[in-house]
Amino acid sequence: MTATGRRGLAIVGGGKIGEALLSGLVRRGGADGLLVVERSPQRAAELTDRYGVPAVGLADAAARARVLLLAVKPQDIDTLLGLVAAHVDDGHLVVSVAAGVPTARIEAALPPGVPVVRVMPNTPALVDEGMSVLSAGAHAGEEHLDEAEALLAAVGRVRRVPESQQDAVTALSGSGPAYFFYLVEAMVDAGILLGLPRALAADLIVQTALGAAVMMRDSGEHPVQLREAVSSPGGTTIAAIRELEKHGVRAALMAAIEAAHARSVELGRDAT
Ligand SMILES: NC(=O)C1=CN([C@@H]2O[C@H](COP(=O)(O)OP(=O)(O)OC[C@H]3O[C@@H](n4cnc5c(N)ncnc54)[C@H](OP(=O)(O)O)[C@@H]3O)[C@@H](O)[C@H]2O)C=CC1
Ligand SMILES: O=C(O)[C@@H]1CCC=N1
Repeated sequence: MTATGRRGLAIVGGGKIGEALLSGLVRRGGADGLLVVERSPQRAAELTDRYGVPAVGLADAAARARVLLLAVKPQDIDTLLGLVAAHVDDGHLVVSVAAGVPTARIEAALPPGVPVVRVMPNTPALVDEGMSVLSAGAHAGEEHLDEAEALLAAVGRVRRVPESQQDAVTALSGSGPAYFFYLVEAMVDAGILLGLPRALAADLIVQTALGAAVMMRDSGEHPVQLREAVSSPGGTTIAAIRELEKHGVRAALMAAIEAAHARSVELGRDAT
């Protein structure tokens, strides 16, 4: 098929994030113009059954789709690029969500001039509350960023940053949902420790997390102001905050996010 005959998007790698993005795109516009490429036939069939999106081979996907969204693990990206290279040209747009992998590494593996956009999405895309952050490669212009942004806006908010900030973005919003899940898990355990039934503790904490998140997004107030409003003088909240400070939770979060950043940089270097 000629470049002008291509339309839509093929997601290459239908794992956790590939499915999150696929599900949002189908919710927004249906399955028309979408394709999926998965190396596991069983997983491919599962995605086709669930979303009505045809599973095809890589060559077929590149012939039919204008945008190829690569959603394989960073450890698999070089092998995949080796396969993709034979099928893409500068009429395609290649979007990569692989953590750490620089656009220069992708461009070097593809024919000259192929536009590449690097994106760091996150799994809340599954519920249309994703945060996706885009950076252009050397051959990608505003029109390519606009095209990638239009796709990702289907599943949440989108921001653009210089590529030099992508490893930090990965450590914050890419991995970020896991930190919140971990905190909720620990808080539910605390409810169990205090004798509450697990289901009740989970209900209380999940709704509290949601309410706190909406306040942070919509109130226009700084998290410190919001926390101060909960902390009554001589009360329960400040007793808890003192323990969090004593146990170094703030420093632990900083160290954790620094470790995620370091791992993103490391994944970007080569197949590690
Ligand atoms: N999970 C997340 O929250 C986020 C992930 N990312 C990035 O997204 C990428 C995917 O992560 P994630 O979804 O968690 O990983 P998964 O392992 O769940 O998904 C990757 C999928 O790609 C398949 N795959 C590997 N090679 C090929 C190939 N050559 N052709 C077709 N399919 C292939 C894998 O198959 P198999 O199972 O056989 O290996 C797997 O199903 C990573 O680069 C990650 O950094 C970015 C943001 C958030
Ligand atoms: O854990 C990971 O490596 C991927 C990238 C960001 C979220 N998940």
